[in-house]
Amino acid sequence: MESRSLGAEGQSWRRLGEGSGAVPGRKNVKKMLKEILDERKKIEGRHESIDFFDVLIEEVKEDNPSMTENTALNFLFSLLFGSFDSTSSGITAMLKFLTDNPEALKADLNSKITWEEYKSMKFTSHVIHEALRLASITPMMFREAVEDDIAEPAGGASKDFMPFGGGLRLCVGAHFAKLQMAVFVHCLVTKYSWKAIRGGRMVLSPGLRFPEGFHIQLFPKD
Ligand code: HEM
Repeated sequence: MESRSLGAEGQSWRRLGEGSGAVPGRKNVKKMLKEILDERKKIEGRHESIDFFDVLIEEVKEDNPSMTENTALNFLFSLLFGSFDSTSSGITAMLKFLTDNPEALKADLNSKITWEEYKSMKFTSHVIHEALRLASITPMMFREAVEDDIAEPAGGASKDFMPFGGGLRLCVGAHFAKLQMAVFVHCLVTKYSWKAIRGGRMVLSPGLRFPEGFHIQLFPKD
């Protein structure tokens, strides 16, 4: 599916609070990322724990790099921005829906969580998908198809399921976010029961928000 941006890109970043002091603005976050990048560049040779900074530094140092350092910094910024609020909102929404529908917790879960186990957790996967579908974390997309297309949507999206968008610009963190949510809910459900204390009201303004938070009390299982 081909798509084009309707031009809202960047506006929400500015709304992050640049200059307001409430939330670190884009310039401050980029400055911080640049400082980390510069520190990392000073490290000689390869070190044991390699993360995304190291991958980008290696790329920028290539003879024919696919990106400039500034693009790499923008890339790091979008990963930070795209991954922070979205997954935590998704987890909170899932917790709220499970609290309201406790029959979904009767599924038979054992305490193992290996990669194989994760891939076989069909019910947990359905819970995550349904929570994301109902929660509408990013309720609008500033894209439209430039022409009709009858091909299957890429990356697991369909016309009935697009919390991660679809097509060429499908969320790059979709699988990672679902894995995080699965590990969280699996550990929670196998080790604890809980009751809601306060909050849980969900509003869209424009993305999903919990104005009073969602407070729960945990009870360890024997
Ligand atoms: C439940 C969690 C998440 C939801 C609901 C979500 C949703 C979305 C949506 C709707 C888009 C827009 C697609 C479009 O522009 O058409 C998007 C893009 C993006 N997301 Fe996520 N996301 C989540 C988690 C993450 C995580 C964990 C990461 C990073 C590790 C991430 C990184 C990104 C990036 C970099 C883009 C821009 C992709 C591009 O423009 O090519 N997201 N996401």
